[in-house]
Amino acid sequence: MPPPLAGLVGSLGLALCVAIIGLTPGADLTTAALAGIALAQWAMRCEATKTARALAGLTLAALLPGFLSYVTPETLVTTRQWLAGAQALTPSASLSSWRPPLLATLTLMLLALILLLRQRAYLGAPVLLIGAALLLVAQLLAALLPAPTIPLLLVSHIDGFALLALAALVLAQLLLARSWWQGQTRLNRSLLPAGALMLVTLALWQYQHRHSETTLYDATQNDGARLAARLSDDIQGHLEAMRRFAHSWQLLNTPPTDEQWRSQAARLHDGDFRYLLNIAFVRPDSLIAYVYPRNQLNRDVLGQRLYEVQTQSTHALEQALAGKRQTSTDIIELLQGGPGIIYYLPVYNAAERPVGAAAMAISLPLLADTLFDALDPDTALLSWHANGRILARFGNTRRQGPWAHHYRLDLSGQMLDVVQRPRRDYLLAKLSRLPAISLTIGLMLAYLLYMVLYTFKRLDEQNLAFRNSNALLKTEIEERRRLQHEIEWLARHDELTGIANRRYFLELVEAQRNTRPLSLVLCDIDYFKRVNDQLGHLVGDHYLEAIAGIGQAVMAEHDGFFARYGGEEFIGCIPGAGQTRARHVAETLRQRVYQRALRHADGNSVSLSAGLVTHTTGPLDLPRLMQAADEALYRAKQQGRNRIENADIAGVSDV
Ligand SMILES: Nc1nc2c(ncn2[C@@H]2O[C@H](COP(=O)(O)OP(=O)(O)OP(=O)(O)O)[C@@H](O)[C@H]2O)c(=O)[nH]1
Repeated sequence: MPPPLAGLVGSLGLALCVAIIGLTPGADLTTAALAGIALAQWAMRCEATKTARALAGLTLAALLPGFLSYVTPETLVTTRQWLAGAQALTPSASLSSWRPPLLATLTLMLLALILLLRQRAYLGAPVLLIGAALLLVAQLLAALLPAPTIPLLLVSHIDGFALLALAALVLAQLLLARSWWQGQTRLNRSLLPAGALMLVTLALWQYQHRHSETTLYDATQNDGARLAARLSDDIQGHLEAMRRFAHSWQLLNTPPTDEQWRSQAARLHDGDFRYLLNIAFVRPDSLIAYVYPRNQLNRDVLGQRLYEVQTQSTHALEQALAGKRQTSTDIIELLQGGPGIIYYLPVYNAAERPVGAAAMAISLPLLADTLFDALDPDTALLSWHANGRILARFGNTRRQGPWAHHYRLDLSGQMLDVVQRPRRDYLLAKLSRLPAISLTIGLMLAYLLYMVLYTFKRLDEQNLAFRNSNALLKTEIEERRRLQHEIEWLARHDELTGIANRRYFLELVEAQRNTRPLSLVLCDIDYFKRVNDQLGHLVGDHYLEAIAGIGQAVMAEHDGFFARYGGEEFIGCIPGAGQTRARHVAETLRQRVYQRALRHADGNSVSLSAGLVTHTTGPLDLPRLMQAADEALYRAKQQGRNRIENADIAGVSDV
């Protein structure tokens, strides 16, 4: 997509996002954070960088406490404390209303960070964006996939419009990023492993998240089941005691007196079984003869005939009074008020004749109170049901969790339904923070991995560029050295013939300043102008080269050196050679040139003339020697050319 079009789509996306946020009913922190990021992105697009960063920073700061509440261990900051903090701001706030779901919080925080980093690739903005995109996909999947088997306590995604708005923000950020990061090949290679790590982290989080919630679900369910079992055992134990109590009258062989009844029942009642409304002795005619404890409630029932006042219990009582077995009523309305169950146990004399029945009235609200006494009302809401009617209820009804555990309580034949609803805050306090912590650590590791790879690749590229420039520098140095060498060579040599020039020759002679004898041979090609005129300068150049080569070879044979003195003039130096040897050398040179068959236009061989000077004693006076050699050369020319003349000056000898 070309950049202007991408910009347009990005702007439209942002506008759409702001509009959607505006439509979201009930503004909360999620809505505020979405609006903050949308505005920050907008500001970034308008290149109002400072505003964008300020908005992103504010959003990040607003999301931070919520995020910390997900990852801080309960031992450091309790759920109650987080809740108290939230309620200090909004009294009606609950943890869920106060903080966005974890994945949404992380996505929004990553988007804010990207804007704070001003999209800079070397600060890790691309990997944060990939993280935000993956988190968004996870939320979309969670919203689209079928619901899990148990309702989750921590839903991982925000709902409806907010989720759409979040998707628009991530998309807009991706479009904005395209133009910033286009052409950065090293990005892809660093992003891939970091993205893969994030993917694994998200999958692991998903597993841990479900697992920890299921574990907590099972734990609360088991707690409830244990409670129900304990209660059933309690009732059972009590009935056992009652049986023994009823049996004890048989041993006495007489029906109990009021006093006896009271003292025995007190022992039974005042122990653990406070949920017994009373323990009564019912005569065969259903009259309540004694009752313990004799409090206000029970005093009113004393002397009443159950067959008359409590017809619901008649059937069970008749059976107990007539037969030999223990009976119990259904859940009935007790005479003292409230739902309850009455257990009847026959009392016999020694002849096994029924003399009455022991009645044990269990008040269900009292039983529930006894049980709930040991419980914290903030952990769960417990309710007892029978025949569709709520018999007792315990606990705080506010902020209930998503789970309801159902149990059947066996009250020795009477079944009671118990429903336990753990409270959300209690569950949140119990819920493991490990999934959120490992998700955060995974994302941070992916970020670090990206930074390491990216920095490594950057260094690698810089290193390569450095090596390239180094190689370039080396080539340049080589070239400069070669040029320097060439300049130096050109400063000392004749370019055409390749032999030493006058300057170098003088340097070489200077080096031989103390050598005696020292001979100089100044040569000039005869009629060279004709060569140029008649055969052309190219041929002239070629002849000069050839003669230079001959001169250098001859001089080298005699440990001397040869140079072009200027134009068609050459000069040789033979250190240690006296006049005779020098003349011999000069003759050799003249002959070789002549014999070389360098022809004039008329077919005659090109020749040279030379002036020879030999210095034997005294300090070296080079100008004087040169002058003498030149004069000798002049004479050679005068005397017919193709010949050698000796100089005739003082200090020159024929040694
Ligand atoms: N081709 C060519 N000619 C050169 C070069 N340097 C000098 N010359 C020529 O050498 C010639 C020298 O000529 P002259 O000094 O008149 O002497 P000449 O013709 O050699 O006659 P004599 O010296 O009297 O024998 C000139 O024509 C110069 O142009 C060169 O590098 N290449």
